[in-house]
Amino acid sequence: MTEDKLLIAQGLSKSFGGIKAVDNATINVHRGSITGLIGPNGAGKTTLFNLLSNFINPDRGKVIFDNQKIDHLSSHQIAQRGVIRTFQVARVLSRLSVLENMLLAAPKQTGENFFKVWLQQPKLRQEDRLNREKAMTILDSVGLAAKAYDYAGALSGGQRKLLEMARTLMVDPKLILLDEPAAGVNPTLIQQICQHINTWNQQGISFLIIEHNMDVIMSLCDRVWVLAEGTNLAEGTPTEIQNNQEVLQAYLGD
Ligand SMILES: Nc1ncnc2c1ncn2[C@@H]1O[C@H](COP(=O)(O)OP(=O)(O)OP(=O)(O)O)[C@@H](O)[C@H]1O
Repeated sequence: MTEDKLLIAQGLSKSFGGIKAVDNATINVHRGSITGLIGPNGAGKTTLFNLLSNFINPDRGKVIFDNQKIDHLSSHQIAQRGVIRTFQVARVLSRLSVLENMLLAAPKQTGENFFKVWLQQPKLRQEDRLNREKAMTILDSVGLAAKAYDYAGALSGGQRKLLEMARTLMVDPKLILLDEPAAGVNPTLIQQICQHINTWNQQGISFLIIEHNMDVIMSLCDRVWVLAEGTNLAEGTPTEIQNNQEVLQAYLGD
């Protein structure tokens, strides 16, 4: 693993009324790594994801991605730079097909401007064909090609998570933020999801993963960051974290 830092978040804070959800938190993700983010319920992990992807604005702190400051950018602009996230409860559009869900994420879509569309029909058809090919290749790689024309709402919870992950690949991400990829997923599918994450990682995509399933964290991650009550508690290899008494105490409570 290279020591090159792909993501650096420093001193991030966010309060909701009197609740300090994230309090001066710092996290780094090395390029090429699979980094874990763990902590007890309510530790601020999802809020930290929201801050990194600017789904909510931080009160304080800075985020640098690929050597450039991104904390002033919109979540859409951050996604364009290559940081894509998933959600704890997969956000797929149930009334659209699996393939349509994939195509919605495609980056190259010649605007909605009527005249532009009218003038550029051949280009548009070519764009559409390439996006469909790409979507089908990705669906095939995760075993969802046979369901491409089914409603996404007909998928199991685990398959929806897989679809949400597969969809991130439509934009050629550099860093994927996964919010609890194993939650509510059956053990067989968890294994498959882990294999896909490893494959995508070998293809050059870095990951930051929130997960309560410690087997997943232990088997996937190079490094693990621990949050408790919104702030940094520990950072180390999975084995170091597993043997850290402070971490154990934070999970068990005093
Ligand atoms: N929009 C919000 N408004 C008010 N409080 C919030 C909001 N979002 C999060 N919180 C609070 O901030 C704290 C951190 O929540 P967050 O969801 O980030 O924790 P978490 O570590 O992701 O928890 P879990 O593991 O249970 O998903 C909690 O006390 C939560 O209730």
